[in-house]
Amino acid sequence: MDVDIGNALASVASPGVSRESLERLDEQVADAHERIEDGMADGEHGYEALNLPRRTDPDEIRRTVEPVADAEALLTVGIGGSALGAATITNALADDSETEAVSLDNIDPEWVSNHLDRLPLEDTAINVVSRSGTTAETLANFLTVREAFEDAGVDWTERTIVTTGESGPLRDLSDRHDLPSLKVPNGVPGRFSALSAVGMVAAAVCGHDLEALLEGAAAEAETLSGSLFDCPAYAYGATSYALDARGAGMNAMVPYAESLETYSEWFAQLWAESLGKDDLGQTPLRALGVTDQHSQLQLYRAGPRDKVVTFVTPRETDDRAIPDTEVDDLAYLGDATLGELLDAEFEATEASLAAAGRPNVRIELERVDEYELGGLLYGMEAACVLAGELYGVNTFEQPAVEWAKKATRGLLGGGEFEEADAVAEKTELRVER
Ligand SMILES: O=P(O)(O)OC[C@H]1O[C@H](O)[C@H](O)[C@@H](O)[C@@H]1O
Repeated sequence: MDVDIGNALASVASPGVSRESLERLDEQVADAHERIEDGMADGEHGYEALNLPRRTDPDEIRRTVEPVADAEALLTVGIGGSALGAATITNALADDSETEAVSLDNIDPEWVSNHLDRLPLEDTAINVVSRSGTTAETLANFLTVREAFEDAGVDWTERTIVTTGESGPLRDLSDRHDLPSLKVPNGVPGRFSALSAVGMVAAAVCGHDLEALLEGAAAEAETLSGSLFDCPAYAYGATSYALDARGAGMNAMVPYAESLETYSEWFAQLWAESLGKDDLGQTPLRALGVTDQHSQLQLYRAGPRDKVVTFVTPRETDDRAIPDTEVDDLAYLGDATLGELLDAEFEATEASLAAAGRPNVRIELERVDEYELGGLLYGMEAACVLAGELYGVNTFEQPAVEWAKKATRGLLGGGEFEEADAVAEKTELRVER
């Protein structure tokens, strides 16, 4: 990926960061990079994720999914970091696959039932993913899916691939039924695991090029260096951090490609869960170009000066001509293609924010394919790790989320958790009809 931070400079935007401030910040980037390199070399928790392009074995993943390769549908059962990487990859590349990929990451009963009633279960693969193997939503959905397969007379054990940690309830279940399984690599938190089996099993079932995903990521890894001016990922992480310190406490991720809509969800988890600690962190917002030009852009351009907008734009896309019309005022459209209109709208929106002095950053990809996607996922992970070093937070933990997980289990009688007591202590001020 290439990153253009010109519209985040103080000469353009407020809040903005001056070139001099970036040069001073670059000294901290150099220190942070040393820390990151050491962490990677030692395989430390979290930093190990940045080694995945060299560690993930595509052959092992392909071999494991062999029984369900090219299924008509794929049901990924997981949540958070155990679902969003797979969904980002399969949704971005959906046009190149015959397999319909569905991510069962919510437990809304109507929604779950609709999918199970609709999908051809006899030709559906189940990809169940949980690092801990204990996440209530994932296990509840898996049990539900299993039963639906049994009710339809389909042997779920023939159609299930498990990806989980070395031990835990899901590992036990997998062993008991002798299911094909893969391991979530040690030291890799869920939201940093898209380039391991966690995200790649889905890619493999859908027939995507695993090597290209990893090569794209490896090429991005090659750019990691001691200066933000030489490394797109660090340029992004450092600029976001600097803008946040100057008041841009929100970061709106706006891809100009429908296929990247889920990528914004993945980014939101990465940024929020990694950096939202110790009263620090930048709030990720999700939007989509051009759709949200006609809803959120008003706020981004004229609301509080508390945001940076991040555009993601592929340079090349498939295109489609806009047909001529008999109406003179619309003749200009007939001379263009949908792709040209999309590009023009992107450039106009970017310029409109800059003209209003609103900071924005452009991330360019060649196109949306495996190689570029691998680079984007890796690049944003590295950006996040760098930002975590600059904030001085523990990027790789998520105690606030764990708190609610424990409270839920306590409420359901899944163990003694004092967190559950807080539910009964809720303050009420009801206004009833
Ligand atoms: O992979 P699992 O252990 O099932 O966890 C799934 C998700 O659970 C929690 O919400 C964590 O905060 C996420 O970081 C994690 O990705």
